[in-house]
Amino acid sequence: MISVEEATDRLLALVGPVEIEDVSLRAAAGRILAHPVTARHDQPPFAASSMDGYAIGTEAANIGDAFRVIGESAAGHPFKGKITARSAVRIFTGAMVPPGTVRVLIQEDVARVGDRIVVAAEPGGSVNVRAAGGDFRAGMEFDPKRSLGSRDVAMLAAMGHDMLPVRSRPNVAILMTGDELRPPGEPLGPGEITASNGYGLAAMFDAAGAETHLLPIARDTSESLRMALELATGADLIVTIGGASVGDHDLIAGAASHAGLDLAFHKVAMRPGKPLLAGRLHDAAFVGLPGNPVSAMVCGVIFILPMLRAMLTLPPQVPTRRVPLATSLASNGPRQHYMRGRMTHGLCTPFEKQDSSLLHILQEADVLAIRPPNDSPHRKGDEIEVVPLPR
Ligand SMILES: Nc1nc2c(c(=O)[nH]1)N[C@H]1C(S)=C(S)[C@@H](COP(=O)(O)OP(=O)(O)OC[C@H]3O[C@@H](n4cnc5c(N)ncnc54)[C@H](O)[C@@H]3O)O[C@H]1N2
Ligand code: MOO
Repeated sequence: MISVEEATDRLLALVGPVEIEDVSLRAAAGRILAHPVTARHDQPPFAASSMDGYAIGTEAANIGDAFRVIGESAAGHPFKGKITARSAVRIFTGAMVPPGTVRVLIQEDVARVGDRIVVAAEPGGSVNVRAAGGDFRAGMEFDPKRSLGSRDVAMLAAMGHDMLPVRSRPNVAILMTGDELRPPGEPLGPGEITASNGYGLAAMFDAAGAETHLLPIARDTSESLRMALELATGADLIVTIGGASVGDHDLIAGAASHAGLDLAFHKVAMRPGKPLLAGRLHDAAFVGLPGNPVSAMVCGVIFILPMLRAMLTLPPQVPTRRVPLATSLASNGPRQHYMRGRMTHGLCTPFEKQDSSLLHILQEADVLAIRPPNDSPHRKGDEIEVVPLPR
């Protein structure tokens, strides 16, 4: 059996960057820029007043000084003339300051009588003018190298972009397999269970930037699996769930191989997730996940999310951090164990129950505590590496 590190390397070797497409700014949140974009103009494009008041053409303004008001500059309606030393222009926040402006007096500091203003209070030190390009300059490069968030979108809008080159969403096909599986909401006959993993994984992959399709549940027959794999044609990544182990009805490895799978590996020294298999199936990467609900979801976090990040040209590494343990732990066996745990006040408590069928434990967990193969026992307070679980 290969190690988690070796499996990760082989999985990442199965994928490459997805195509580039143009999307509208409104559809850009959550997407990844395919290349840097540049600001189309200075921001602000002109020197602008930051306050409502009067633009004047001199730095010196002492109590009692008078200025003649020669016009008005409002946002979107610039004053057409020029300011001289003893004149003033009524101005509003965001309006272009007229040529010759040295500062803006806020209206609270002046008294207006007819077409004259008189400085009535000591103006503060601020000139109340925002320089052209004071936020950013035309030509400035923007490349956040992460999925675009609301602040990035605001920035791109201000930079003058209505369409953006982004990485396509990796097209993922998920195939749940098993005669016992019924879709959620359907009544259960004898021996049947509700299919769950595919839904959780689809939500996980879509949140990571994929476009995931859930194929109809396949039965445990070679014919059903063959037909189902055909339905996955066109996907960048095919993920099957279940039937990956060694039982008489675990047919995925055989069916995928029959369909043309170029196998990269089968079985990883990890817990949960041991029966994982992967390879290339025609034009797609192929990953066969174990059926146990926790195994499938943990493998999604540890293996598929990095593959999706690589396809989106993001750094693929699984994020980890070191935290102290709130409890002691017995030694670990030969497989790398991803223990479901919970963080409280900065300390990690792995759950008592770690069976890979227990979805309610996974749902309550917020980290996976990593126990390397044959890890020695730990005392309370020892530091351990954890993977934060995505919501
Ligand atoms: N003799 C051995 N038996 C098993 C081994 C082994 O090494 N030797 N490995 C065990 C491990 S570890 C795992 S993990 C499981 C995984 O096996 P499969 O990938 O073949 O999964 P299934 O047998 O199809 O299903 C396991 C379990 O999960 C349920 N399941 C399947 N799909 C779904 C779904 N979409 N949603 C919810 N639950 C699902 C299924 O009903 C089973 O209960 O094999 C061990 N056995
Ligand atoms: O590897 Mo299995 O996923 O422990 O239950």
